[in-house]
Amino acid sequence: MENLILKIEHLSHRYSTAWAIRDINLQINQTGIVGLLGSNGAGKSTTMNIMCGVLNQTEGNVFIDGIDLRKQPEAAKKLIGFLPQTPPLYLDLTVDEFLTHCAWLRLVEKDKIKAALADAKDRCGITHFSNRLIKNLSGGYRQRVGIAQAIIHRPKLVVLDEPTNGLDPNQIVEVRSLIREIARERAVIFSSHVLSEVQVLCSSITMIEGGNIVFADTMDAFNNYVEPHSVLLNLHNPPAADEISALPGVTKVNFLTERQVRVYFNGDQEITERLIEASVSGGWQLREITMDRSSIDEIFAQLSNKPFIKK
Ligand SMILES: Nc1ncnc2c1ncn2[C@@H]1O[C@H](COP(=O)(O)OP(=O)(O)OP(=O)(O)O)[C@@H](O)[C@H]1O
Repeated sequence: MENLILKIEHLSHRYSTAWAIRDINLQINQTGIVGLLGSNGAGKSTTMNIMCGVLNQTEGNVFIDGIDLRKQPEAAKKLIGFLPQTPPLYLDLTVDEFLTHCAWLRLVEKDKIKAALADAKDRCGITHFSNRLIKNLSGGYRQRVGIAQAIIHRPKLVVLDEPTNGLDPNQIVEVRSLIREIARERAVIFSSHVLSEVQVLCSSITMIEGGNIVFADTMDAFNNYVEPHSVLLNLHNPPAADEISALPGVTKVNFLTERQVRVYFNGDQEITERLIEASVSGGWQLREITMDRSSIDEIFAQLSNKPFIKK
């Protein structure tokens, strides 16, 4: 039995001649946070705009809770809340005026608008700014208003396009916890070009590159997939490179400075224990040991050559 809030089949889109996205297939469960990760121009916004009914696809199908978005757009869109990359805020309206307008647009019944506003503002922590003009809010609070308009009609699926872009570190932490909160009872998809952002928030991850999905699986599977293959050691009394190379599993040893050495290994998960033991018995005086994480560019390059999509 399928329990999907979103199903995308063979989705392709071209703005002019070149394809922006090509044959995207995606399935999303009713709850949880899914990260859509991709570098600039990868196709994230195009995919999100189509799944929210803002852009008509060239080819393929989108189903929201089993409803075909193209055939029954009104019914399908009732189930979606969307925060586009540039939040559609009217700066000269107060928060209440703007959210009331959004509730009307979202076909919230007249006698339920007041409660819908109160609930969305409460969830987004903006009740105390109800009567403030949006242009007088900070970037972080504007983003919260953007998220409030996306949940005003209590949708089952909330789509957030780069919601933390342009925010300062404190605001990012606040918006992240807001996303976690709204994902408790619904599905949230959010896009980012920052890997750590997706890693810290999401239960599953879809990576898109050059208009194609190159990875789609759980966050745990992703973390296993990008398992580090080198460690950085800081040794007060380093041995000769040969002594480290002789350890089982070590494939290469590279001294960066007199005391800092990068050790490459062949996927052996016990390498840290082995290095620590060798350091103790050989008197290397280990000061620090850090696993190297692959950069997002390396992961993209790796995945683009060898797509990993869970069937
Ligand atoms: N309105 C448009 N007309 C023509 N080409 C477009 C249009 N919008 C996007 N594109 C192109 O489609 C491709 C995918 O763009 P898209 O905005 O979906 O990527 P993205 O992953 O969201 O990137 P970013 O993070 O920079 O927004 C890019 O090559 C982009 O230049």
